Amino acid sequence: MKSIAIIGASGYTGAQITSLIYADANLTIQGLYVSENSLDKGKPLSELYPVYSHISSCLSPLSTEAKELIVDQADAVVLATDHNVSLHLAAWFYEQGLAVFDLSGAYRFADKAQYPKWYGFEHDYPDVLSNAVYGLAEWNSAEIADSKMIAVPGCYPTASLTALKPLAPLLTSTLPVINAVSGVTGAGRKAQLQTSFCEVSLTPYGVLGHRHQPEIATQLGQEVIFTPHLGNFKRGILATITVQLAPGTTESDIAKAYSFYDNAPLVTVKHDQFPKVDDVVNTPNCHLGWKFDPKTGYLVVASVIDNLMKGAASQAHQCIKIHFKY
Ligand SMILES: NC(=O)C1=CN([C@@H]2O[C@H](COP(=O)(O)OP(=O)(O)OC[C@H]3O[C@@H](n4cnc5c(N)ncnc54)[C@H](OP(=O)(O)O)[C@@H]3O)[C@@H](O)[C@H]2O)C=CC1
Ligand SMILES: CC(=O)N[C@@H](CCC(=O)OP(=O)(O)O)C(=O)O
Repeated sequence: MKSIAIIGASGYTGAQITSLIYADANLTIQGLYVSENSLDKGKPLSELYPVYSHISSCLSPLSTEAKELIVDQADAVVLATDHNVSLHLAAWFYEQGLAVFDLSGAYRFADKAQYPKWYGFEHDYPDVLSNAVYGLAEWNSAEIADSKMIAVPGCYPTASLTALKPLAPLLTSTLPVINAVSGVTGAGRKAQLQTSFCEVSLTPYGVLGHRHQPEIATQLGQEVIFTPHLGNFKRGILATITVQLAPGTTESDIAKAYSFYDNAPLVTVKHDQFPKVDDVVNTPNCHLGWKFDPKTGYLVVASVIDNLMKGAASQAHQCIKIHFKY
């Protein structure tokens, strides 16, 4: 039985992973934490999320004493916190010897020069960063098993990379074009004008400048054009990707590339049948559907995930299972 502390447990991804860890007989919850001055400290999680009425744990402030208790009692921490909060907490808990599963982007780039540009901070922990592995579960299980510093991928990168990585040997120099739509939970629980009910209307954002573009490009080994959109629904991501494949590529080459997922129970691949967001909402699954035009050499592949599940919490849970080998 492994004991897990969940920091940022009142947020959307934190509450989601709390429910997954609670239901996992191999894991126990050491504690649920929010910031020291949080308005929610002391409240039961179920007061914020009545859907979790079966979970009686309360939200504790992450004080210095609480951090020491976590080090004494827990085997791992899940950080469901903002990038600049995770940056410091991850390094501290890692240096105390705990396994760290960080849902933020603070440890996803190996190259420290990327952080000022995309995250607005200098990375102060190069030694910890050098041990971080990218937790794309279907692809990096050996690294996830070996390292105690796991950077769980972003939601859009998970949807995009799951679709594109099998195709990497078939790509040309023409950049893959990724158009993706996310539900509003992707922006987190905190109140913001642009995600309030009356303001949300399908629109692109972060055009040619979203931090997930270099995350996808780094992990794919090829530049991409990535355009995220905010949709007026709560959960889920649809990424529709258009990609040119090498001359001479056939449908059977593509089917062979996607057979990578034959032994991956959470990834379903269909030819000429396209998935819907609702097919995967509240599940840990990724569904892919593709169609190829041999005349032009272009493939369209659609990928759907639940941003809070495969895009964050359930992928972190996959990483925990891989790391603790059960
Ligand atoms: N939402 C999504 O779909 C995805 C999110 N992510 C990433 O996961 C992380 C969490 O996202 P999300 O759940 O949406 O965020 P939320 O804004 O919903 O939740 C953030 C949580 O962090 C807590 N928190 C804030 N400051 C601190 C602190 N100093 N110490 C401890 N706890 C703190 C907040 O509580 P309080 O402020 O009350 O202390 C809250 O519980 C982010 O890095 C995000 O980028 C990754 C993939 C998908
Ligand atoms: C709809 C929405 O706002 N989505 C978020 C992405 C959420 C995510 O994956 O988070 P990371 O920041 O951890 O990469 C955004 O575009 O910033």
